[in-house]
Parts: sequence; structure tokens; C-alpha cells
Amino acid sequence: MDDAIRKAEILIEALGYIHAFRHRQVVIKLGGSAMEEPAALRSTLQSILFLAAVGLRPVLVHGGGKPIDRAMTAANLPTKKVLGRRYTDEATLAIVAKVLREDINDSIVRQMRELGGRAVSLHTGSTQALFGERLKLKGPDGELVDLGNVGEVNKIDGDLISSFTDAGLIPVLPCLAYDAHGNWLNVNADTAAAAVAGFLKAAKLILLTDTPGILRDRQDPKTLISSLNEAESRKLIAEGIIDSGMIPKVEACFDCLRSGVEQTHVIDGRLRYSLLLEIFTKSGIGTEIRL
Ligand SMILES: Nc1ncnc2c1ncn2[C@@H]1O[C@H](COP(=O)(O)OP(=O)(O)O)[C@@H](O)[C@H]1O
Ligand SMILES: CC(=O)N[C@@H](CCC(=O)OP(=O)(O)O)C(=O)O
Repeated sequence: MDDAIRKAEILIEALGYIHAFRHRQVVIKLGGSAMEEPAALRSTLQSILFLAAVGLRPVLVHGGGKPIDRAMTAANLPTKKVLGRRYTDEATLAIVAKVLREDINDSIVRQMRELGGRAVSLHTGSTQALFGERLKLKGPDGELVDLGNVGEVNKIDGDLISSFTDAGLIPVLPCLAYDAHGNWLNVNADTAAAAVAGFLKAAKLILLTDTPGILRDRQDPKTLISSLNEAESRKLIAEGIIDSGMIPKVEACFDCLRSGVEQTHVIDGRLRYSLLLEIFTKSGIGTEIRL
């Protein structure tokens, strides 16, 4: 009986958060790392359907770094990373676009429909919502670095995204932008998700990845840092405690917080229902990143 009452109390606790976030857009970024395990992905997609069912307006932006790496290997093409971004020549771009749109995006939308939800792919032609230009990244000596067809988002069709969330559908966007000529640009998925969240002034940006959050010692999950501000993050980056794929996540969080997003979190996409634990419980999980 106690157990049954505890379960009911959990639902009542969730009710407060449902009221707080109802009708609000929540941008969820799924990294390639968080999609490696099919059962974990399924529970994440179920969680997103739950959010929509209780009146939140989730928007899903996904990457796919790991599957892209595998497709590059299968095509006998070398993977070249420059300052954490994939050098994207024409052959690489064709693979990136195929993996993101035809493999990952289609699969997510199909799985959501199989789970009883209503999701819609937003990419290509009249449903393209991300627009951008080539990323002008400076190297350590201030020189411009050539990254090929790598972009940054400079415009978002927020009306298109909102028209779907208003209708109760879940938009699913790959991290690809159109340039001014309608050609694809490969955008880092954390920065693409942050651009979407910032433009929509979302209540939250939640980045799902393959660690419990930001750890002081990556080998020890007990060293999870539950909350980090900008000064603390910069110090951890300088000390090398935050590095590689975690740096664009932290930067993405600051960017969208400055654009008016209320809360940003890095959480474990491998943990079943981590999204629900983050949104609907007082303690939350993972790392909250604040200004
Ligand atoms: N302080 C840190 N705590 C946890 N993970 C970190 C940290 N610094 C760097 N990382 C790395 O960041 C990775 C997540 O980034 P990435 O591989 O790009 O994931 P995604 O595919 O989800 O974008 C982790 O697997 C880990 O190796
Ligand atoms: C420019 C650039 O590096 N783009 C990324 C896009 C995918 C991505 O960011 O996926 P994750 O979120 O899984 O890392 C890439 O080609 O890997």
C-alpha cells in the first residue's frame, strides 16, 4: 500500500511541474551518443510523447555524430575534425545529410508514430526551418579556419515550428541548415538546438548525451556537478575538466540563456526516462547550467 501511495505522490509532484510548463516550448537535443542504445532511445521518445500529452510543447533537435562516423568509415572516407567540427567537403556533406535525414530523422519520426505519438520531420523544401551561413571560426592565431560546408544558424522559421507544436505535433529537426542558395550546411547539433531554443525563447533546453552530466572525474559518476554557472564552467574548461564534446554543450547553454531561455540542462540519455526525472522532480538529474 505504501508503495502505491508513493507512486500516487510522484504523480501529484509532477502535477505542479505540468502546471508550470504547460503550453511552454521545451527544446530537447538528442546526441548521437544518446541514441546508441535502442531501448534508451525508445524510453526517451516515450518521455517526449508524455510531455506533449500533458500539454508541454516539445521540439526535438538531433545530431548523429557517431552514426556519421560509422557511415564515413563504411564509405572509406577519413573523418577529419577541426576545432571540434567535422571538416565537411562535398562527399562528407552527402553522407552527413543522408544519415541525419534518411536514417536518423525518419527513424525517430517512425518510432514516435509507432508509440502512438504525432511527430513530423522538419527538413527539406517547404518544411525546412533552419537557415544559416558558413561558420567563420577563428583558429588560435586569429586566422579563419576552413571547415568546408559547416554552418551556423542565423535564421529560424519559428512560425513553422510553432504551428506544429500548437497543433500538438512534435517537430523533429536534424542539425542541417539551408544556406542562401538552398544548399545544406552541416551544423553542430548542440549549437543548432541552442539556436532553436533561443529563438523560440523556450522554457528549457535539455541536452541528452552519454554521461550522467558534467563530471569532475569522468571515471566517477559520483563526481557529478549538479549546477554550474558561467564563471565556474570557464574555470573547468581552462583546467581541462570540461573538454571535447562537452565544450560546445556548455557554450550552447550560455548562448541560449543569454537569448532568454530560462533553464538549460545536460542529462544522461542512456538512463531510462531521464527527461521525465529532470522535468517533473524537485531534485532533477544531471547538470543544470546557469549564467
Ligand atoms: N567534464 C566532463 N564530464 C562528462 N563528460 C565530458 C566532460 N568533458 C568532456 N566530456 C565528454 O563529452 C562527451 C559528450 O559529448 P559528445 O560525445 O559530443 O556527445 P553527443 O553525441 O551527445 O553530442 C562525453 O562522452 C565525454 O567523453
Ligand atoms: C559541424 C559538425 O561537426 N557537425 C556534426 C553534426 C552532428 C552532431 O553534432 O551530432 P552529435 O550531437 O551526435 O555530436 C557532425 O558532423 O558530427
